[in-house]
Amino acid sequence: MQSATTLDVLRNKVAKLRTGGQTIGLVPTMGALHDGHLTLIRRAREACDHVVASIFVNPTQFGPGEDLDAYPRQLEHDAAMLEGEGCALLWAPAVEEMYPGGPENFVTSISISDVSAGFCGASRPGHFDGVATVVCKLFNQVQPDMAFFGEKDFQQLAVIRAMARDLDLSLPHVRSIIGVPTVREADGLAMSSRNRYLSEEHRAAAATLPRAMKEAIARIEEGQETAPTLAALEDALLGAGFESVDYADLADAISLEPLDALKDAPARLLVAARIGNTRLIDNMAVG
Ligand SMILES: Nc1ncnc2c1ncn2[C@@H]1O[C@H](COP(=O)(O)OP(=O)(O)OP(=O)(O)O)[C@@H](O)[C@H]1O
Ligand SMILES: CC(C)(CO)[C@@H](O)C(=O)[O-]
Ligand code: BAL
Repeated sequence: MQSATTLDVLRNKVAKLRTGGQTIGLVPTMGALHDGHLTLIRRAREACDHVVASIFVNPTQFGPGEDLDAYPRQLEHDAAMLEGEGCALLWAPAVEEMYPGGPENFVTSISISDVSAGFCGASRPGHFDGVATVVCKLFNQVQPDMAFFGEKDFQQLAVIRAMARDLDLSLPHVRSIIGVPTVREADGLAMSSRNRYLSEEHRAAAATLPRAMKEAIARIEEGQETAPTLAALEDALLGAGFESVDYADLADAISLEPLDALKDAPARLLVAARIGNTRLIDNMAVG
């Protein structure tokens, strides 16, 4: 596997991979890789001639007091995992390469309304501006034919699709942004780099999240009222040792408009909740 830490080297290596019209799939990550990430790499390999993975812990998507400094960094280990999956090129810029002069002196930011307003956008103000801006930069830097994102970060996927559509980003078509279903641990917990923050006790309790979500979905699908069902879901999480629930809501799966009941369109249950110092998110299809 090749690697690049500067934009000049990246562009040069990407141009060589493209020789003869070969296609490139981009998998953006923040590293601390797990099987969820590797599933994105495998999916990209199936769809494209070459895979470029990025590892960049993007400071601008972390709010004050969030875990930017604590976020796990294990570049060598990650590189070996990517190589094992047949990734062609690792793009791992330093903060200074991505934001020359420092992120605080950066004057351009992409802000997406509506789809980024609720859920994680409400509990992490500014988060999706940081995500959209860095993903737009990654798209411009790599100019991939397709890009792969996990449904685990369902709102992020919707935000990136809206940005690519509205700004005519260089990807051939909005359908070039591929959402990959959430990869889960044996007990149902969605894989996440942040799961490693969990103590043994909190890790065991965390499995309540997907279990309680499935129970709530079954009730909503049976026709029980949404509001009390979601209130019971919150109670189940708090009873299992979660400290707080940022949101537990039903939404239209495309627009992410909140729903108070199931309609004909596809719907999604989205939850974010805190256990110990860790904020976990999950989402599942409803109906
Ligand atoms: N369990 C998973 N299944 C499928 N895709 C995933 C999973 N976890 C992460 N991804 C996807 O991998 C990409 C990179 O995510 P990231 O590096 O932030 O990992 P993460 O595990 O989501 O970390 P965090 O704990 O910060 O949320 C994103 O598109 C994300 O949606
Ligand atoms: C898409 C992303 C790599 C942008 O920093 C990040 O938000 C993530 O890892 O999901
Ligand atoms: N996986 C989403 C990136 C973040 O939480 O900052």
